[in-house]
Amino acid sequence: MESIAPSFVVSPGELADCVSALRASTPLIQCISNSVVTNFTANVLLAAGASPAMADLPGEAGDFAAIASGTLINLGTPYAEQRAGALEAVTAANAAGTPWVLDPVAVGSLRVRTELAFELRGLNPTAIRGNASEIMVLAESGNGGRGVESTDSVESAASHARSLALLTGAVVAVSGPRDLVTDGTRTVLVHGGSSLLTRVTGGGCALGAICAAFLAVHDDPLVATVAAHAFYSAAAERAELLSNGPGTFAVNFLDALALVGPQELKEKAVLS
Ligand SMILES: Nc1ncnc2c1ncn2[C@@H]1O[C@H](COP(=O)(O)OP(=O)(O)O)[C@@H](O)[C@H]1O
Ligand SMILES: Cc1ncsc1CCOP(=O)(O)O
Ligand SMILES: [Mg+2]
Repeated sequence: MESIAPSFVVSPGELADCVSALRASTPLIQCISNSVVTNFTANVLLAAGASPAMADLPGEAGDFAAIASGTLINLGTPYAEQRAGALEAVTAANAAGTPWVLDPVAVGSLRVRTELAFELRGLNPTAIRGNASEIMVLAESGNGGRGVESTDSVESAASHARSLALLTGAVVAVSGPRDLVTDGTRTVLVHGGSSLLTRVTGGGCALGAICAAFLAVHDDPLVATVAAHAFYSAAAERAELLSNGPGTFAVNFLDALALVGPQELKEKAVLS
């Protein structure tokens, strides 16, 4: 197992500024996401202070990407119409300068999404977010996880995440017990969070939407993506303290996303 060498620190003030900017501007976030997690994802964005819209139909997905503050492309259940909508949205997002996030859910042995994920990899995503197994597949260094779950560690994905970032120009984020965020040159680790996020479906998918929301309010995609992870992690910690299990955690997590403010992020986020 490789040890991760963080090479950059985002200042607590920058993290706090990202949260303030999010709350001040209520970014409009287009989600082209899977049928399992759309409702949870919309609730997570609303609780955090963003405005979600699940606009994935060809014929309108591109128009929406042009006016959105940020777009999420999540490949969890990529039926044919949604695949066309995703490509339309990405083309329009790139033309309009809308930041977009690729979450290549369960990429690897599932052929349809894997082919699409590699096509999207080459279309200038602003950020790529996934678990370690997903990131390793996109970096052409792994066979994939077990369904939507990772079978690889964040540590083993670290060097591949940096290579993927350099190859694509995207910020690459790997989630797990600690999260790694890299642009290929600067690498940041975000500690904390809650393992209960893995016991509620959409814990990773909604994080992709939060990344899109933070990318909409900060010019440096690395700082924005780190802020998204630190914010999400702080909310998860707050929620875990109040919860008896996955059910109460899901409810408490929404409350916590609304309650975590700039000052809390400054004090609680542990980065190295
Ligand atoms: N053992 C853990 N302890 C704390 N947080 C965790 C743990 N495992 C995952 N997380 C958090 O859960 C969220 C989803 O991560 P993950 O389960 O890796 O994504 P995915 O659902 O895409 O596989 C992230 O915010 C991550 O930091
Ligand atoms: C269970 C499932 N099946 C297809 S997409 C999906 C949701 C995956 O959510 P997450 O990646 O956030 O765990
Ligand atoms: Mg996932």
